[in-house]
Amino acid sequence: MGSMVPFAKMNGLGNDIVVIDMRGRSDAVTAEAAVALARGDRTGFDQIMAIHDSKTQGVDYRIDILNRDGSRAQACGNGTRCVVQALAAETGRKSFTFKTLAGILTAEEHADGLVSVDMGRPEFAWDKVPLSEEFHDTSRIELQIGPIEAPVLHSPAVMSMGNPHAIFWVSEDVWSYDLERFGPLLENHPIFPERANISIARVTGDASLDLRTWERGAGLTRACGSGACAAAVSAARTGRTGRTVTVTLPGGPLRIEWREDDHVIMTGPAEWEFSGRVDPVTGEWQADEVAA
Ligand SMILES: N[C@@H](CCC[C@H](N)C(=O)O)C(=O)O
Repeated sequence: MGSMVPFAKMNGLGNDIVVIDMRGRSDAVTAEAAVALARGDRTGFDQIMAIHDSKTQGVDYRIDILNRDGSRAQACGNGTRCVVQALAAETGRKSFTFKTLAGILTAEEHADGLVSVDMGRPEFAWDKVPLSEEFHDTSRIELQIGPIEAPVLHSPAVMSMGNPHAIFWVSEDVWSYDLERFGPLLENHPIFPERANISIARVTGDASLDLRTWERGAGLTRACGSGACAAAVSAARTGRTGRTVTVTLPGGPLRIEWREDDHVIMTGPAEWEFSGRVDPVTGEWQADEVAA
């Protein structure tokens, strides 16, 4: 076993997150370690959030995000809330800035324990999503699944929330779609050269949505924070709702506000489960002993 670093198994609305402390090290969590850790019965996760020292002036930490298949992601809303809660417990501080592949994010823990993350600005341009061919209007692109004359899902909104998202708006219960079957086909559709997170969304009120997501590199999850942001932005952009909504995911609700300055603010909970130490090269791990 190589050198071990601390980790915390956490979740954000049931989105399974492993926060790994890589501060003081110059290497990175390997894809092999991620895949090995994902197989563990207690450490099975959707995303790893590896906290690194920041080399950027004015930024507290850099976060490296890995999916359970070992691929890297630019953004993870639920995981960022977990990182904030872990750092707030350690340092006593309430607000933080992070560098991610999606840019610099700010986040804060509130007195009630909920955490808000400024997820940045959505990008609608086809080459920023990215798509493999030009679409002038990304609020509804030509893409469908199922028979041509009676598609099961069609015309998704697409955007980047730092990471690529496709939102299929439906009028029936979001649970009536076999997302486990359609998710992998759509995630890997040639229109998405970097693959995509695939969501099914339904408007349930003036300021409320239901959402299920098949995540790129992770599969079906109980919550996708950046997916909730993308759905809220798409709903407001197309006049389905106003700019502040509650998005109900299988794991529970998130509050999303698309502010007038174009930034998307996500607010929700994070929960610690257990801690341990992990080898970031091999993924071998052990839980901390808990005093009786
Ligand atoms: N769980 C997420 C999104 C994680 C990243 C995604 N699977 C990707 O590869 O883009 C969230 O809460 O935002």
